[in-house]
Amino acid sequence: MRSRFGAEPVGDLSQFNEGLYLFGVTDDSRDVRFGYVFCAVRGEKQDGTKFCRQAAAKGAQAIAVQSGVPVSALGLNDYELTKIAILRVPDVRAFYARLCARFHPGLPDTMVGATGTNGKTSTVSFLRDLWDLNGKSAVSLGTLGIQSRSHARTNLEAGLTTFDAKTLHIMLSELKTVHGISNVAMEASSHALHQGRLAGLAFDAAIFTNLTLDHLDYHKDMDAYYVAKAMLFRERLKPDGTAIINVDDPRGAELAAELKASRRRVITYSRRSPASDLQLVNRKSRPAGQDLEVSIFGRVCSIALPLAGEFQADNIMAAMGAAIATGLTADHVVEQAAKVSPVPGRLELVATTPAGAPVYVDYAHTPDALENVLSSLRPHVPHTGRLHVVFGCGGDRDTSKRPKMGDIASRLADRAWITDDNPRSEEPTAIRKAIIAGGPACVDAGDRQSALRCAIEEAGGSDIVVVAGKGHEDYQILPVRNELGAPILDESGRFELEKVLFSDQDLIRSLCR
Ligand SMILES: CC(=O)N[C@H]1[C@@H](OP(=O)(O)OP(=O)(O)OC[C@H]2O[C@@H](n3ccc(=O)[nH]c3=O)[C@H](O)[C@@H]2O)O[C@H](CO)[C@@H](O)[C@@H]1O[C@H](C)C(=O)N[C@@H](C)C(=O)N[C@H](CCC(=O)O)C(=O)O
Ligand SMILES: Nc1ncnc2c1ncn2[C@@H]1O[C@H](COP(=O)(O)OP(=O)(O)OP(=O)(O)O)[C@@H](O)[C@H]1O
Ligand SMILES: N[C@H](CCC[C@H](N)C(=O)O)C(=O)O
Ligand SMILES: [Mg+2]
Repeated sequence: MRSRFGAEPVGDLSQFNEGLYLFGVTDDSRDVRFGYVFCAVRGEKQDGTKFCRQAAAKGAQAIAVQSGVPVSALGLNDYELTKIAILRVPDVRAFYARLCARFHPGLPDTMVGATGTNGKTSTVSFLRDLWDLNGKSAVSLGTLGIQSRSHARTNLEAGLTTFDAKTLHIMLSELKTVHGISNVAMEASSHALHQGRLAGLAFDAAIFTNLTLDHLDYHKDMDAYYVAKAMLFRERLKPDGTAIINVDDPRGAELAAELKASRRRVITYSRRSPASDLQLVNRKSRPAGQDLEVSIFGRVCSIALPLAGEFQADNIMAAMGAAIATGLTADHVVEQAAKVSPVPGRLELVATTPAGAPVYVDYAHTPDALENVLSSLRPHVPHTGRLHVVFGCGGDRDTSKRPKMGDIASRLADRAWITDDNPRSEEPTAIRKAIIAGGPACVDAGDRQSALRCAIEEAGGSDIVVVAGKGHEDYQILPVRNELGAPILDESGRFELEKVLFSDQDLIRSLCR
């Protein structure tokens, strides 16, 4: 027997105007309640269509499936098929996100998305501050959770850089209606774009920071990774929205050219190109930050940026471009750029060793970021001193970056201490070996406690220590073990993982006492 709705392909949300009363949406059968739409998503680990029976039992009124999935695959009996609407949609993840937007309405007035391999968190944080300092009620959303300027350290860390569609729309709706937030700057990860988590949103401005090696475990090659990032501009930017693009990056230049050719609004930024709208014309480091001269639409402005790291000059240009695109004047933006807050765990000075070496914590977890952070610190190391780096690579993530990061650390640091960084379900020693395979000068320093101790004890008074890759994270992601110490498997046969409290920053401070 065929479902009452099953034979008809469903275009979009119009189905719901025809007397079908629905009360909520979820993509997790365990969360279904009476009157819900269950969106059956085929994921990396599970196939949501297998859970339709459970969704039906819990009171689903409609089930959305990818078109092409036969009704027989849903495992519903004849009775269920007569009672439940089967909605067949071309892209069930995107459909889900749009439904989330519909069930949780009320978006902040100004929405900006930032994508790129590195710099998203820093850029959205700066943009939030520029808005806030100009009187807007603003938050940033991303790797650090939800943050306002006044509560930079206390807000929730959500676990994903870009929240799942339902969490996102509930938050945006509450931010607008309960908390009166008008401006949101959010990170748009390539995973989220590819998985349609953002399909319920249209951005007023979108930022492209860069595209370098990462996440090939998921995207497979750089072209596919780029296509995922480009979706923010091709599909999620309002027709009259503005793209803010780093044209020093070859993919950024390509994207800017494509958008300009289709008569979209584009603001470019660059360290090198005088043709760009914002150009860094001069930069001088000082102990507490850096002095920048930035040409903004042809007018050179001075900015005393209170933060270290050349890459933060790129990120502040991106944020200034987006602030201007969303209504602030160049003068206001320049004035407030000197007041942006430090970003937790991004080239953050945490302590000084008893011998006198500063210890920085940074979130560089890609080859390009590691290269940037080591090159940024090198000029600050006296010629008698050494640059130490402590880092590892995440387990169950892109393996191709491991030897590359080993090579960079070997070449650009004087001492590279290799340790564990969220091994997840992988063997920590194997990850460390893979890093060292690319950088023979790297030293296997064992677990984080040992590695931090080695670096801090060995660093002399003229040295600098940087602990890269974990930034603000105060945990390690490890397998859950049973009482015999054996890893526990989840229902799809993979290691169940948990976050275990481990704060580099606390350990560094205690070792530096
Ligand atoms: C690989 C990946 O990105 N996976 C994400 C994806 O999960 P998935 O769709 O593959 O889920 P799945 O576990 O296979 O389940 C499939 C479907 O069955 C459903 N299900 C499952 C069990 C059940 O009993 N009933 C049921 O209905 C699930 O709810 C789901 O809808 O969608 C989920 C909801 O949005 C995410 O939580 C999940 O993120 C995982 C945990 C993850 O680690 N993602 C990382 C890689 C990620 O997204 N990282 C980026 C940052 C990247 C950057 O650095 O730029 C991020 O945005 O955080
Ligand atoms: N514009 C940039 N170019 C290159 N490297 C950068 C840039 N901005 C930051 N970095 C490096 O990348 C690290 C992470 O920065 P940030 O957290 O802002 O990036 P992200 O894109 O949000 O990362 P994630 O993908 O984990 O969310 C920094 O600690 C720094 O080492
Ligand atoms: N958002 C990044 C964070 C990586 C941080 C690093 N500590 C790790 O766990 O690999 C990712 O999902 O790749
Ligand atoms: Mg981030």
